[in-house]
Order: sequence, then C-alpha cells, then structure tokens
Amino acid sequence: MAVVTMTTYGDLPAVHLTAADGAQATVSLFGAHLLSWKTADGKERLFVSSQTPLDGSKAIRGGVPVIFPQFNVRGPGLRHGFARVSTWRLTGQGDSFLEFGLAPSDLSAEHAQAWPHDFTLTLRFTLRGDALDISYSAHNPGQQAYDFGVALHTYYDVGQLDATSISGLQHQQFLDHHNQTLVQDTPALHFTEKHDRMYQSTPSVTLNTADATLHLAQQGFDQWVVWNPGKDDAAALTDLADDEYLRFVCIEPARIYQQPLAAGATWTGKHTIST
Ligand SMILES: O=P(O)(O)OC[C@H]1O[C@@H](O)[C@H](O)[C@@H](O)[C@@H]1O
Repeated sequence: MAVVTMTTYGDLPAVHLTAADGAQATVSLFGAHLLSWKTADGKERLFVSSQTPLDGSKAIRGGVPVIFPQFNVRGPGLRHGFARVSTWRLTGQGDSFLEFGLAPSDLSAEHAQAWPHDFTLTLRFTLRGDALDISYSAHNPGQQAYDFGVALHTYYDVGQLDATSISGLQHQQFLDHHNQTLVQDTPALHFTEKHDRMYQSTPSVTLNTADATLHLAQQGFDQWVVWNPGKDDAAALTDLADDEYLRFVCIEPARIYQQPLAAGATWTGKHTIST
C-alpha cells in the first residue's frame, strides 16, 4: 500500500510518497519542487546541492525546479519565473501520485503585482514502477491572453561527470551559450567543459552514467536544455560547492520562447523519466 506523509526538508514543509513497490518521492510545497526521487531499488536519481538554502529565501539548487512564466531571462520578469519561489498547495494524492496547484492567490504581493494575470498551474508526479511521470499544465481562466514560457529544470545525480553522456541528439540543431547555432555531429554529448545548450527539437534522449541509464521523453514542450556550469561558473555560484558541478547535469524539457496562452486555454506538457 502507498503511504503519503507530511515531512520537512531543511526548513521546508514537504510531502513524501512511498509507492507500493518501494519507489519514493519527496516534494516541497515551496516550488512544488521534487527534491528526491528514489526508484524501488533505493537509488537516488536527483542531485541537490549541499549549499542550497532550504528555507524559502531563494530558489533551490537541485531537484526539479518548476519554471513559469519565463525561462531564464527570456521575458520581462523574474529570472526563471516565480513558480519556483512560490508556495504551492497539495491538491491531490493517490496510490502513486502527488498533485500540486498554484494560482494568483498563492503568490506574494510582490510577485502578484509584477505579473497581474490569471492562471492555474497543476503539477502531478506519478511513480510508475521504475519510471516517473510529470504532468504539468498551465490554464488561463481569465479574459486576456498572455505570454508564457515553461520548463522542468531537472538536476540528475550522475555520480561522475566524466563518465556521463547524453545520446539521442546527434544531427540536432542547438543554440550554445555564445548564441551560436550549431549542429551536434557526435553520437553522444560528453561533459568536458561548461555546457549551456538549447536543442531545438524534442527527440527522446538517453542519459548514460557510470552506473545507470535513464530514458527521457517529453510531449508538449519544444526544446531540451542541457546545462552544466563547468568549473568557473560553478565557483561563482554561492549555492553550489565548487566541485559539485562534477556530480550533476540538468536536462530540461522546455518552451524557452514565450508563447501566448489564450483566454480559457490550457497548455499541457508531459515528461517521463524511465530506467
Ligand atoms: O542559476 P539559475 O537561475 O537556477 O539558472 C541556472 C541555469 O539554468 C539553465 O537552464 C540555463 O540554461 C543557464 O543559463 C542557467 O545558468
């Protein structure tokens, strides 16, 4: 039988789900942020920085930050949006899932004032055997259309960066951090330096690490973002230990460029991570 318990993670209220097969997920209400996902074998799949604040003062460095209504600085508002720094509500739970919601009434006065649009965000995490499904939707119940961008900024625990690669992106076009459009010629992407790439199409990709393989699929998003800060950028991040960039990669289903959400419309994205 599945068990759902309220817990804390650092200073943050969180919800813990243990599925019937032993798989586990921990989600903080701050950001509806998945902080831990363990498959039934007990293996942790996500990375969380040892230096991240866990008190709601700042976005969490690690896990699955939820991005809305803009990706990074591609929009007029807060970098990567307010969803990751807002407190969501637990709106549903079941044998294998936890569901969270965010609406304007949940926002701080500062965020509500800066982004005065009507919206309902719903995020559902479902443990399905050795897979995790994340369903993410944005609904506009208002009378006016507005532009939005989204992403699931997942940090994978890869153990050893130099034994890590991503396959499935050969021949795909990407924008690098110098704003250059290039095409990946190699069958696998290895991590030897900083990587901040936006792949313009959405095939399924495979993350290969020293001791695990994860298959990543997405629907409803437009891009994959692949990010690892490399040594120098990692040293500049106060919420990451200097050598921790060697332990994670971010692979993010995203809609980087803001697109309109019409009055009454709903956007839905799905992301599946399977072993
Ligand atoms: O430090 P933040 O706001 O969490 O962003 C981390 C990174 O997020 C990635 O998605 C971006 O592509 C990077 O450019 C950015 O540095």
